[in-house]
Amino acid sequence: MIRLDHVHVRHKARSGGIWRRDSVHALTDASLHVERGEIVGLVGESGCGKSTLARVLTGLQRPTEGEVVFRGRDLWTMSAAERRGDFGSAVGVVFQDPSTALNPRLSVRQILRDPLDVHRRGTRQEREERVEELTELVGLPGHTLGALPGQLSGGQRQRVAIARALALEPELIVADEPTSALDVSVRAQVLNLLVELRERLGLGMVFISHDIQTMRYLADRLAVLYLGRIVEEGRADDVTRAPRHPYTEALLSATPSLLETTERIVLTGAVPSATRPPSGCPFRTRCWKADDECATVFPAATLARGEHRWHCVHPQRDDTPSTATRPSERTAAARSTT
Ligand SMILES: Nc1ncnc2c1ncn2[C@@H]1O[C@H](COP(=O)(O)OP(=O)(O)OP(=O)(O)O)[C@@H](O)[C@H]1O
Repeated sequence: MIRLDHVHVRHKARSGGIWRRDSVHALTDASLHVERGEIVGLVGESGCGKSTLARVLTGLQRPTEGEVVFRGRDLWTMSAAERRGDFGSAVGVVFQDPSTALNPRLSVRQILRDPLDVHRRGTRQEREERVEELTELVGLPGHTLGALPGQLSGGQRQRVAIARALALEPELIVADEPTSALDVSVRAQVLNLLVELRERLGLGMVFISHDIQTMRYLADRLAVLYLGRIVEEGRADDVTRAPRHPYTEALLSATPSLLETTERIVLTGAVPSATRPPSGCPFRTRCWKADDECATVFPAATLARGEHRWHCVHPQRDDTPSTATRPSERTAAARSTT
């Protein structure tokens, strides 16, 4: 349905100063596709380029290089009107914080009617009916239509944001950490709603999250990002049961799991600056397996079991179900832990 082909995004560094022409490598050579009816999870630490990838997928960010192919056409060769029209209505976005994403001065009814008005969908009567249909779809009680966002709970506000994203019957929803600003008690409800909508409406979805453990249950496929690079990608099951990239292994071991008892890998140091990413593999400065080879070139993809791919010269072996059990590696990992 939508495909990114070798997409790069470079920003001008915010603190570049007059003599500095540094650029931020927000996304490097990212290729990804999303099909109808599937959920793709994007995971990685803060600053790894997840939001940039989401902005590229939704047409909010033009790639510096590479293509965004939608229904067989490069998005950025379309006219601005086509991009806003056909593409704009085919892709819905749900942001992190519904309190800032919704206009506080508009009622829920006005918020939901706005995209229908802008895209001139149906008659006035049909738009009113669609607004009511949308509130039912996301489980909002009818009386909330007259309310302002500030009069609703956090969970209800996110339901409004989801209903707005669905207003134009999109094929793809991109949800950027849709539950991180919500109370723990309503997070599961909002996630369940999104999954249910995927099933009922056959939507493609891209979920962005820090939390690989949640994503393993929600997503069909996972892409793991590190410093602007997709370092591992594949079916969620393959990536989480048999991670091949050490970064994926570290992310998995950082959150508690009921299924596996893995030795915890605590990554030392911070993600390096995206202005000057390390040569070769960007993860090598924090990787317990790194050697000279890792500093020379970013490894080409290794492909296994159809869709599972990773970029690492010292991947986890396939016959180990979760984190490494080879004693030498555990010792090396232990040395790099705090
Ligand atoms: N407009 C911009 N100008 C300069 N640098 C930017 C801009 N937008 C993003 N960046 C930088 O690009 C890199 C990737 O940012 P991005 O927001 O995509 O990461 P992220 O994984 O979504 O992080 P978070 O989870 O904190 O939102 C970061 O180093 C960020 O500082």
